[in-house]
Amino acid sequence: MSDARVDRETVRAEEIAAEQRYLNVLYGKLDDLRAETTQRLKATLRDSGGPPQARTERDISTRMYTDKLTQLSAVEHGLCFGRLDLDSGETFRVGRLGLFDEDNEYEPLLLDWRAPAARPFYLATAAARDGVRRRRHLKTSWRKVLDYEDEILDLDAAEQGSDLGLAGEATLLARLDARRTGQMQDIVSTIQAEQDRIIRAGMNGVLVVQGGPGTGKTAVALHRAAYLLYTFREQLSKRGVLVVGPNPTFLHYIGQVLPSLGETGVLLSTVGGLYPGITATATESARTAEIKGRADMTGVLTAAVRDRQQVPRDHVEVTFDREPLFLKRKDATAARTRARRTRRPHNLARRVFQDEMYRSLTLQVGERLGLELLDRRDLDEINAELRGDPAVAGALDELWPEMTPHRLLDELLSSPERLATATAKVLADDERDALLRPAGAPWTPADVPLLDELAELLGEDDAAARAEQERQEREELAYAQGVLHIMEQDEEIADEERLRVSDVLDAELLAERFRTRSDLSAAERAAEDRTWTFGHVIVDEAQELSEMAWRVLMRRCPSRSMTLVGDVAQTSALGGTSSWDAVLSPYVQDRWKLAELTVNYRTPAEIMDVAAEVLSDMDTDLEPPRSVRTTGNPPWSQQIATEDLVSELPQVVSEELAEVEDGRLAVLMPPELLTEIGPRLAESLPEAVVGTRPDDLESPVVLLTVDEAKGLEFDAVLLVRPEAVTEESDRGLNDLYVALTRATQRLGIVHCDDLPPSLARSFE
Ligand SMILES: Nc1ncnc2c1ncn2[C@@H]1O[C@H](COP(=O)(O)OP(=O)(O)OP(=O)(O)O)[C@@H](O)[C@H]1O
Repeated sequence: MSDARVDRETVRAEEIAAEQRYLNVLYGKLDDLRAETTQRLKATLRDSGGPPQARTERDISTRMYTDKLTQLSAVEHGLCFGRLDLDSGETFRVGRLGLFDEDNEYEPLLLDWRAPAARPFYLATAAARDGVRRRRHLKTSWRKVLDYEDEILDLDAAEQGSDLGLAGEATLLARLDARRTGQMQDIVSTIQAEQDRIIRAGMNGVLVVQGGPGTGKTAVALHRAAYLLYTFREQLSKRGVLVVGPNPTFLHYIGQVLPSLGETGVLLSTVGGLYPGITATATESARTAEIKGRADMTGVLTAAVRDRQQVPRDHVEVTFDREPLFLKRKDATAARTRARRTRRPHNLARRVFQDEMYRSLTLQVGERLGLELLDRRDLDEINAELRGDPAVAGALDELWPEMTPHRLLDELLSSPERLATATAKVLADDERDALLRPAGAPWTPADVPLLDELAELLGEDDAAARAEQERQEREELAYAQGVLHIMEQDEEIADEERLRVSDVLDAELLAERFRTRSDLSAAERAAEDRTWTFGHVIVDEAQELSEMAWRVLMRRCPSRSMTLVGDVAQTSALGGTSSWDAVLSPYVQDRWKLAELTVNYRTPAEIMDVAAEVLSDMDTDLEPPRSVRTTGNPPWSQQIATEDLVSELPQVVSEELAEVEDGRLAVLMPPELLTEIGPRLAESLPEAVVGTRPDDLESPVVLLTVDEAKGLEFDAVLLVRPEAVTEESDRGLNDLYVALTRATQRLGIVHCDDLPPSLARSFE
């Protein structure tokens, strides 16, 4: 070994030892914090009993300490991942959370990656050093320093990195090459400059992040959630942050990222999951979902609600007080007009309709008895009797029933007549037929925005709930007055002269304190409340949302503080968008900002070349993102006869799986084919599952439709029958583009008929 090499190795070993000593200090600090928090939590839990006020405070403390402990254990791996050496001679360590030295005027021991001072770690380049002399990426495993990578920034810019301007290139490439686990990992140690600018963009207004496959949109969206919570904690902890993803499998896939960044207070949901009490898991055709997603459905639902506000053809007869009584068309029409004019939601305007009808019925009864003989009080009595009469109430209900969104939608979609009335102006016959389904059918994700819209149109007559709440408050007040009374009697006996309890505390205040304050986090409360509005909303795969889904999200975010990430070249939903402007202009006109991501961290160049051919056949001027790496594994294709797929595919899968030892392989195919051969294939491949449950992604081989694979990634992908994928829908090329860009290492294509032209060009 040459002397120079020996010297370099000695220096490296010494540096690693020094980093290890520092890391030991940091973990020591982390252990102290954990022990201290555990102590406090235990003390709080031990401290049982006491007045309700103390109990409430204890609940809040318990939550606070539990959250803190969760956060402290979430940062165990990769606690410190970087170091900055500045021109000034100062050195900072960067990590997952901030640690300070209390014994030394709270000097920072470790900078939280989100702190402004940590920014140069992500942004500094040789050309714009920002006072940074050296950036070091640490490679650790558990609590051990394994290695490091240095970038000396005060050298000539030309000597640095690749033309993509990557920071910490070796560390980044090692991470990108690593085997996938079926769960997304955070990227906090290797965030790149173009990503950092988006993560730390201001919170106000709508920010759209457009980027091709693998450019880190999902990663950026999640790190942005963590950054915003850190920077605007005050504002956001009250209203919470909502992250919307396309399906439960995807939410499971990304579920670990925020906890690994120490953030647990974020609500992850699909649009279909946003209606409390509804699990919308039934499926329907893409076309039916597309029709349900059109903005026109607002008009359809408005018409459907109006259709539930009827007047009799001539009159309805009921018996009241053994005499016939008539609900007349003329009266009902006047009452309906008056109720509609209030512009209140159906269930609230119903009250106006009823008041008007009871008024005219009272007059009818009064006329029968002789109006001149009756005074105001008599008329009020008649009115009250009418209101208490079940037959009259029933007849009025027929005309203007109280409706729930569930009942109205179910009755609408299962009735050809009701559908015909509501959709008369906007849907063609075959579109209307596509909506029809049996009564009581389970809900689909596309039903949820309709239910949400109906909840707005119907409103909730919460008079009864409010009366109940007032009753409870009165009871609490009476109880508190009783408590004060007893306490005062005790005091009177003890000492006549002393200040009485009621002198310092009034009953109302005491009642307020008895009321248990909710110790739920904003995210937990939001999940239970349909009308909750969030401090910030992040939407992933935003190109897929229908116009009706956008209406739901906009209602949930009146401040329009939103981050929308997606790729209009990957839209597969028929009701999804190919233009951000079209989606946003109804809500914010042109007041939204666009940021673009251009570097592909997932798909190697060999695979991206194939995908780029497909992109070039689409009607878009989007450029394919530039891959950061090559793998030397060229994509391959093979033809197998349809009838031999089940017998021959297992062998192909096994061979591919062997190439990505310990990795994850996805077999992607069109839905009908998956239904047909999926179970048989899974039977002959012990490591394979048909991916129907969220944690199926963790098995070595998973069989999925292209749509289900959206947003996910695997070490190897086998795409079966791409020719059927392209033919399946108007967005077939987009689906093909999605399928081709899921692999981090290897791509194989198995076709039965001729390859679609955009693929054939790559494999000729
Ligand atoms: N700065 C980074 N450091 C390390 N890994 C990164 C970085 N940026 C992205 N990645 C990795 O690249 C892969 C793709 O990221 P991600 O899934 O967020 O991309 P995407 O733009 O959402 O893709 P798609 O549109 O195809 O769903 C992930 O494995 C992610 O961890």
